Amino acid sequence: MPWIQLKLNATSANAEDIGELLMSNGALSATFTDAQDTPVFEPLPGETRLWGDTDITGLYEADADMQAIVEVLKKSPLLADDFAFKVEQLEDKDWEREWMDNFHPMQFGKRLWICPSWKPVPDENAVNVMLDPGLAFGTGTHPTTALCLAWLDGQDLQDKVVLDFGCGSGILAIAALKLGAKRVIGIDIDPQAITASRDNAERNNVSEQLELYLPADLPEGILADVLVANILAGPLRELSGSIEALVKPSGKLALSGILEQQADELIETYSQWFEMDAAQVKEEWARLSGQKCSKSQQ
Ligand SMILES: C[S@@+](CC[C@H](N)C(=O)[O-])C[C@H]1O[C@@H](n2cnc3c(N)ncnc32)[C@H](O)[C@@H]1O
Repeated sequence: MPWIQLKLNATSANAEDIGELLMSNGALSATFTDAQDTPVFEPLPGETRLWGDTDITGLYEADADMQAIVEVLKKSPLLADDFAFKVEQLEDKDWEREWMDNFHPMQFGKRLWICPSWKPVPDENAVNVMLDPGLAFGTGTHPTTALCLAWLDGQDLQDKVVLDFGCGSGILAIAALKLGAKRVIGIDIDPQAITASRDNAERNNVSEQLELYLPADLPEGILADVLVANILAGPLRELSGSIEALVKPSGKLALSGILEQQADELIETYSQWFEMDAAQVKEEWARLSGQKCSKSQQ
């Protein structure tokens, strides 16, 4: 079925109210997009943080009377009589299928492949992670995930305990298990990430070795041989003391979600406890890695 979309521009102050105005006047959905290019990094679960300059797109059924709808919108105090808008016919497509068709198997490092769970694997003998990200972050297409996957592929994880701090879809946790880890602990602040990680672990037959926790439920006394955290520079800085304490002496660490220009400051922070390597960069994102000093206190 084809659709009609109405596009208009707003500010962060009135975007949500205008979205509600569209919804109460026939729109089936209201979508907010950045009119400039100002990334909003990682809002908290349930939080809608908008850009200063926001485009709003209302989606309507094909037979909606757009002229009448625009006349009603003009009467709202939220919009000027001559507000700028664009009405477009939206091509009919199977949108879910389109996304699925564009997600292909991808190789990381030498052994590891991330494969959409609905497509055949290219190499049966490779280390294959079958993935359906659901509503959580982590398909392997983002540079930060790709940098962490390539790092994990280069580690000897045989029989190791791995901690995935900010597990999202579970992509890193499951890759670690498939690369030989005996136990992986995944932590995330978002309950949807816990669900997606559990579903993906079952899909890969590794759910018995994967423990998943919201941060408040993490048992005491966990010490990992390897910790990987793909969150953001802010939380990596604020949580550095907690992250450090979860790694065994001589244990390994990889951090991402860091913009290239934030790398030096984080290297300095983590150098208190770890021998840090040079940052590896992909597009604008950096991955840091290091090994904990053997004399660090537990
Ligand atoms: C960028 S995603 C990474 C997902 C996956 N590990 C990957 O590499 O693709 C970051 C994840 O960390 C979670 N997160 C953010 N801050 C966190 C915190 N303070 N503690 C635990 N998880 C956090 C988010 O909910 C999100 O699922």
